[in-house]
Amino acid sequence: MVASRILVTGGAGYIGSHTAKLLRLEGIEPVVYDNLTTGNRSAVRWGPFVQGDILDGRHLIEVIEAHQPDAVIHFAASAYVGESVADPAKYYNNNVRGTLSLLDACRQTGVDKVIFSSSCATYGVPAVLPIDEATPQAPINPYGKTKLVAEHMLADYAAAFALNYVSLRYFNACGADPEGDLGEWHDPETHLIPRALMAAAGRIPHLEIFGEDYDTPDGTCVRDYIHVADLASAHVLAYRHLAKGGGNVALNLGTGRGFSIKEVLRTIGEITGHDVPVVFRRRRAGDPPALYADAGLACRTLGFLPRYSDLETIVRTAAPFFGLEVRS
Ligand SMILES: O=c1ccn([C@@H]2O[C@H](COP(=O)(O)OP(=O)(O)O[C@H]3OC[C@@H](O)[C@H](O)[C@H]3O)[C@@H](O)[C@H]2O)c(=O)[nH]1
Repeated sequence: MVASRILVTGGAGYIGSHTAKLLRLEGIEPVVYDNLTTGNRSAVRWGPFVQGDILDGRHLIEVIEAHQPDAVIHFAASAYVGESVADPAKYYNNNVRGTLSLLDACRQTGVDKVIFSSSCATYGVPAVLPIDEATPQAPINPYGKTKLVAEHMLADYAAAFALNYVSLRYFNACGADPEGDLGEWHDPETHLIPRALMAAAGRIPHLEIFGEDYDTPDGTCVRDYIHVADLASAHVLAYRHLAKGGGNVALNLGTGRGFSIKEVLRTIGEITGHDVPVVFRRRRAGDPPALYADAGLACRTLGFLPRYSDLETIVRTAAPFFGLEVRS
């Protein structure tokens, strides 16, 4: 008997599937709703699966009425920055129209708690570091803009209707399930750590490093890497916050520490025993030099403290999915 049930849109994806696993461990049934365009059916193992699109409002309402979830965790989205520049319509459609369709389905069925996957991409290139939640949100690409519009929609729906929400602004999600049940897979894979591990494993000839001339300590970009298992636990905490009547809030999910690309590659070398072959390329369009969070508000509001987000644990958990052994 499960205490409660949550609809998890995008629950067949990378962060969604890790969260679904943790929900089940916490006694909450995850009902995964995913159209499988980027999600993976084999990652849905901790509760019922319904194949569907968030743009299909009628289907969403049927699924909510059938399963009676207490809340929705909304991961389903398109999430490639570069693609969003080339094909903005896809991003406004899936991320803005899709979220609107979901919020209307919640409103019509009386689901009054929503936890939303937002992004540090909503901040653009911040004037000041670390980034706290009061930092102006000025996204520089359509992906970040669509996430920001969705945050505004949530706030406006919460003001007008009986709806409560937590928006979670992820920094750089990475790592894999510490028990080895789930890994990181994207097709195409564009993210730094998986591509570096692919290069270390010989699956691609080398990692391209986009820019060595940034105004950072070693010239490469600095990011705040947050383990997917920590992100999963923040979603459970956000649900508990709403379930006990906590207020509407947007929270950064990061560690508060930034690491350069070269620091990440050094850790991969140390943990796997394989150097990452690299070639240096020009800067990638739209990459801010450094992004890292002030993570204090999530700690104070939810009691969120990352447990797995040191670089060594990130690499230890991620490497086996690329066929790499890790040193003990
Ligand atoms: O092959 C690669 C990939 C990435 N990188 C660099 O590594 C850093 C991290 O890049 P990633 O692509 O992993 O992640 P980003 O920092 O671009 O995150 C962004 O994309 C994914 C979204 O979900 C995030 O919200 C957004 O901030 C960047 O400086 C990037 O230029 C490389 O040098 N080579």
